[in-house]
Amino acid sequence: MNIKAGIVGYGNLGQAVEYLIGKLDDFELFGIFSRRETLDTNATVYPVADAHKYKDDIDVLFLCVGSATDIPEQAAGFAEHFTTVDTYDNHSKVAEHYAAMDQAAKANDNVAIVSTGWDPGLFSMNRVLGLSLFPEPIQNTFWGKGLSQGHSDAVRQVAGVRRGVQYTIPAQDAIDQARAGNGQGLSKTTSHERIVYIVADAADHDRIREEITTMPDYFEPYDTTVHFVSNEEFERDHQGAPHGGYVITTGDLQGHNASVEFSLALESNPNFTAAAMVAFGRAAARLKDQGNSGAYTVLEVPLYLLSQQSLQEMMETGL
Ligand SMILES: NC(=O)C1=CN([C@@H]2O[C@H](COP(=O)(O)OP(=O)(O)OC[C@H]3O[C@@H](n4cnc5c(N)ncnc54)[C@H](OP(=O)(O)O)[C@@H]3O)[C@@H](O)[C@H]2O)C=CC1
Ligand SMILES: N[C@@H](C[C@H]1CC(C(=O)O)=NO1)C(=O)O
Repeated sequence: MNIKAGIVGYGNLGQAVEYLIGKLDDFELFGIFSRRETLDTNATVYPVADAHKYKDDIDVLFLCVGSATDIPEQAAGFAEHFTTVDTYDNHSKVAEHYAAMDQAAKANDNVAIVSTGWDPGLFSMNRVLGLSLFPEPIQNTFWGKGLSQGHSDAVRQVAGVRRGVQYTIPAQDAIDQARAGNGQGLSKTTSHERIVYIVADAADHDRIREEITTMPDYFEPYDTTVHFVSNEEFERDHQGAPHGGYVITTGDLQGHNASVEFSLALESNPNFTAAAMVAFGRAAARLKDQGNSGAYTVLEVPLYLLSQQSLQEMMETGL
C-alpha cells in the first residue's frame, strides 16, 4: 500500500513527521498545510485554509498542531474531509475530542485515530495491559526528566509569551517506591514538578506567571516554577527536546510478586511522537481501506495494523 500523506502544522512534530515519511517506503508526502506562507522545507506548502481542496489527493492527514487550542478548534473540520491522525494530549478532554471526531468522521466515511503518541498513546496501551494482569494491581506513571511538548505548547498560547518551554521532573524516590511495589497512594501531581522557561516583556511577568501556574488540566495541580529569561539565554540553554518516562505496574499472583515496566528514553520527544503517529497513520489507512469509519483511540486499533509486515508474515516468522 502506498499511503499519500499530508501534514498540517509545521512545528516540532510536523517536521519530524515529514522526516519519517521521507524514510518510509510505504508513504509519500503530498504536501504541508500551514498558516505561514513560507517554510524551511523542500516539500510543497499549501495554505491550511485550502486543505479541503485536496481531499481526493490524500489518504491520511497528520494533524501536527497544538493540543491546547489548535486541535479543539480545527481537528473535526479536517475529519470532515480526510482520514486523520492526531496527538491530542489534554487527558481530561479526550472523551470530548473523541466524540467530536467520531461525529465528523462517521458522517463523511473517514477514520480518525485520536490521541496517538506516547502519553496518551503507547503509555495508554501499556497502562491497560498492566492493569489487565492482576486482581489488585498497583500502577504509576512517571514522565521525565524532559521537555513536554503539550505543556510547552500550552504556555506559548498565553498572551505575551514570545518563547516558552516546560520541563517535567519526576521524584526519584517515588519511582523507587513504585518499583518496590509501594506505589499505592503516590499521586502524579506530588510525584512531579514542572519548570517553565519563558521569554516575555517584564511588564507581563506577573500576569503570565499567574496564568501558567493556575492553568487547568496542565499546571494547576502541580508544583510549578516559572523562570523568565532573555532571548539569548533561551537560545543558548533551551534547544532540543529530550524526554521519557515509565509505566510501572506491580501485583501479587498467588503470593508471588510481579513487576511490569514499560519505559521510554527519548533523545527527541517530537521524533518519537512522530514515529508513533506515523505507525498509527499506517493503521488509519488500512482501517479506511477495510471500509471502516469513525474515531478510534489507540486502544481500539488492532496492533498488527501498525506494522509494515502483514499478519501472515508475522505468524510465519513465529510472532
Ligand atoms: N500524545 C503525545 O504523546 C504527544 C503529543 N504532542 C502534542 O503535539 C502538539 C504539537 O507539538 P509541537 O509540534 O511541539 O508544537 P509546535 O508549537 O512546534 O507546533 C504547533 C503549531 O504551531 C505552529 N508553529 C510552529 N512554529 C511556528 C512559528 N515559528 N511561527 C508560527 N507558528 C508556528 C505550527 O503551525 P503552522 O505551520 O500553521 O504555523 C504548528 O502546527 C503538542 O501541542 C502536544 O499536545 C507532542 C508530543 C507527545
Ligand atoms: N503529551 C506529552 C507526552 C508526555 C510528557 C508528559 C509530561 O511531561 O507531563 N506527559 O505526557 C508531550 O506533549 O510531550
